[in-house]
Amino acid sequence: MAEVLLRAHQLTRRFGGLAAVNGVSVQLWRGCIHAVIGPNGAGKSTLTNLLSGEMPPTSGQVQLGSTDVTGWAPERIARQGLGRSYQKVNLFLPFTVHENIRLAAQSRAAQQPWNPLHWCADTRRDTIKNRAIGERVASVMELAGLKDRRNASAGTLSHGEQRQLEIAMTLATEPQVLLLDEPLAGMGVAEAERMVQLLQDLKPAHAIMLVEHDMDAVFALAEQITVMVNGQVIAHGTPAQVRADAAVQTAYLGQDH
Ligand SMILES: Nc1ncnc2c1ncn2[C@@H]1O[C@H](COP(=O)(O)OP(=O)(O)OP(=O)(O)O)[C@@H](O)[C@H]1O
Repeated sequence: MAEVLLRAHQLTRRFGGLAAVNGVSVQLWRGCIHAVIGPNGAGKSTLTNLLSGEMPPTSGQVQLGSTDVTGWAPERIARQGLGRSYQKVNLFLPFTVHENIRLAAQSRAAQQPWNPLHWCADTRRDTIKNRAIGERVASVMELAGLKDRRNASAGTLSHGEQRQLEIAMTLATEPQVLLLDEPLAGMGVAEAERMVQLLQDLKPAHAIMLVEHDMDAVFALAEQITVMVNGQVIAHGTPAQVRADAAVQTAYLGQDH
């Protein structure tokens, strides 16, 4: 049986009288892409924010591995192994691909005061640390398909490459759980195909939650789909189960899927 890396139990988030997320439970498994779909305003981004700690829930729990991280700050949750990308591209545009990924990797290294390297002499520690960071940056750059763009500044990349870079920066922090908010948004066909392949490559080692409007990609990639409408889960299951669900047909997918 695959390993559950993240469990959210009965999460609710209210904004005044509006329950943007209302009693939502999800489980993310290693080796599994779990898509969360729903119309605009369904609560998908709010759910992502609750899982990553950007926003505390009004009620409910989030458990990462065996640790209850409910109410933790986002940096602390990130250190515990959760990485996320955002709907809007979030890069240091004048810096190169390599520099952007390296900064992300260094931020991770700086957050490990318990690392035994801290007990080494300064120069030796820096050499070992720099080598480890360099190796991590190289492997992430390769995995994200950006090796050939190493020295290009982020501002000169295509939109698709910028999204690949964002995911590479997230990977540089060595997450086990990835929350990806519309990674395919605004992409052309070739770029979308590259991103779909990247997500397939990342799947075996990670638990991935994918918030995405591109239904072809969702139904091709996801093992599990949760459908939200007005803050609530109206259906959950495999792509085939969700496609056949009458409530989903009425509320969201229409006749095409
Ligand atoms: N900070 C906030 N303050 C007040 N209301 C909010 C806040 N954030 C979200 N909402 C409301 O919560 C509801 C859910 O919004 P959310 O952005 O989570 O939906 P979504 O499914 O991600 O939509 P989209 O697909 O358009 O990104 C919406 O009605 C939105 O207006």
